[in-house]
Amino acid sequence: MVLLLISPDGVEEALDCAKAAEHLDIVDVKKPDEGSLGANFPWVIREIRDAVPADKPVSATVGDVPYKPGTVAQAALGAVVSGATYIKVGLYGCTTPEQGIEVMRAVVRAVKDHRPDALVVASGYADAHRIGCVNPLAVPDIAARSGADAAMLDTAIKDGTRLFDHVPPDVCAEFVRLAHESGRLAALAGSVKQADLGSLTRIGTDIVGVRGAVCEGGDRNAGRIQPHLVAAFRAEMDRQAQEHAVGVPAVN
Ligand SMILES: O=C[C@H](O)COP(=O)(O)O
Repeated sequence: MVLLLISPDGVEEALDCAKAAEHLDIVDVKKPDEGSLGANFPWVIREIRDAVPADKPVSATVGDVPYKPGTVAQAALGAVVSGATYIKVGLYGCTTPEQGIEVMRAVVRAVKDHRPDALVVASGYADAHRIGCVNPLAVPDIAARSGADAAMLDTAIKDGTRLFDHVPPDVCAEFVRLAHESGRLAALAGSVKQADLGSLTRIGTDIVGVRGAVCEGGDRNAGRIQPHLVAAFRAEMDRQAQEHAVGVPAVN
């Protein structure tokens, strides 16, 4: 089963997510105006943890981080202390796999010393070529060698371009294969739309992350998350999963 991660931008939107809680799996706290994986305040993570049903894990982004392992480790600890149990780190400032591994090792230690059952997610960017950070296909190995639990891709620049514009489905499939080969989860995001769900299901990703697709007007900035759009997105995920299970391609 593919897990659905939804990213509200604050407490109010998290409450809208809570209304659609039966349709989603993970509530992901971020601050979109601070970047693609912008970090929100500790008190916001805490309030959101209190607002969503206890059986729904809360994830928090630590930011589009620089190559500063100490700084990032301390921020990651802040996220887990505040109640998040998925800690997502965007390796924005890491230009080599070695830098990514160093940052993620520090994060894994900081997080797991405090809460061993928390999951650490190493996130790269599908449009890495636009920002000069580490290659998307290096991320599964960074996750494996640092002891992180999952490898993720998102887009850094939210200008309407999407995951598959930068990393086509066959390369995403290789990303997932590499993550699974080392026993990690794979998560994919980046202006994903319902029409992408067939490919994402076939690729075998474990987690799909969305914001724009479940916001009013498909607008991740001006629109707000709508519970009925979360429900519709989930229905399409389920439909694709069913079709995939019986081997009949769903008509998009
Ligand atoms: O982690 C998921 C992201 O928030 C994706 O946001 P987006 O669908 O608007 O690109």
